[in-house]
Amino acid sequence: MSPSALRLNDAAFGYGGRVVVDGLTFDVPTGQVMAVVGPNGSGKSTFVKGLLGLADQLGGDAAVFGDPPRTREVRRRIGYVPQRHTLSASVRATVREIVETGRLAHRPWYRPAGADDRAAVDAALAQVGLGDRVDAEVSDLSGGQQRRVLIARALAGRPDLLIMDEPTAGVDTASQTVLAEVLHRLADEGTTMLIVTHELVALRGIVDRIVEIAQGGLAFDGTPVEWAEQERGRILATASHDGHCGPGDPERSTYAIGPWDGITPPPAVSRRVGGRRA
Ligand SMILES: Nc1ncnc2c1ncn2[C@@H]1O[C@H](COP(=O)(O)OP(=O)(O)OP(=O)(O)O)[C@@H](O)[C@H]1O
Repeated sequence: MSPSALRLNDAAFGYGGRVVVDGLTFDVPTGQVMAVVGPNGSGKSTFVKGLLGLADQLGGDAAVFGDPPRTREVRRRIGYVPQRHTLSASVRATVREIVETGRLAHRPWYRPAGADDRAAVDAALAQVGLGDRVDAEVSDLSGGQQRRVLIARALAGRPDLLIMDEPTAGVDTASQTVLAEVLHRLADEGTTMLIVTHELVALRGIVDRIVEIAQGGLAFDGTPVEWAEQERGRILATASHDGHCGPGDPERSTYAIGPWDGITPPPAVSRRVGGRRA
């Protein structure tokens, strides 16, 4: 069995002593791709920021590769692509200069970038399909390309765990497709990923597992097939209430994973954790 990249036991995270999300208990094995979904403001970003030491751990246990968050070792092993982040038009920097900042945690501040740093940057840019834009000004790139630059910056640190907060949000459909291809490739290469998203459709075939955070707690933990089955149940419940929706109408799904065709639900109904529902 693969060792755990992430192990949480009744973990709580928040800010300034105020708990935003709690009761998080699950393991993420290395190589797994996990999507974190949930309504706006439910605490998804707070959870991932807690793993990075950017939000406070306010209870329970959390370990990233066996170490508590906030340690230098953990920061070195995680690559992070923050939410709604593109690069300002006023930033005068090349793609290489931005991606190279992903190497800063890997050498003393006084040492200039060396051959290993340059090789890591080149490899990261190749991974996101921007190998031919190394010397471009980032301000000349599209929003989707800038997002790929930020993923490359995270990859340049050769992370053992890649955390992305809504990587496909706010970019055009063509860029979403390219981003999905990039994430597909990373998944095929065995990269452990934790992806906060509202757009499961864009990640279809990439994620192995879906965790839902709602009302500040864990509401669902299961496979995409189990998720689809749960969504089918939600749709049917809605349909019987308002009478406007045909059974199985994916448009009524809060976080549609796509049309149900091709998804065979398992015999067992989906798991619900802790009895919480959005
Ligand atoms: N730096 C902060 N300091 C204090 N409270 C914060 C901070 N960041 C977020 N919050 C609060 O934590 C709660 C959860 O926010 P969070 O960003 O984790 O939700 P989310 O599920 O990621 O939402 P969205 O889907 O809109 O990104 C909100 O009430 C928010 O106001």
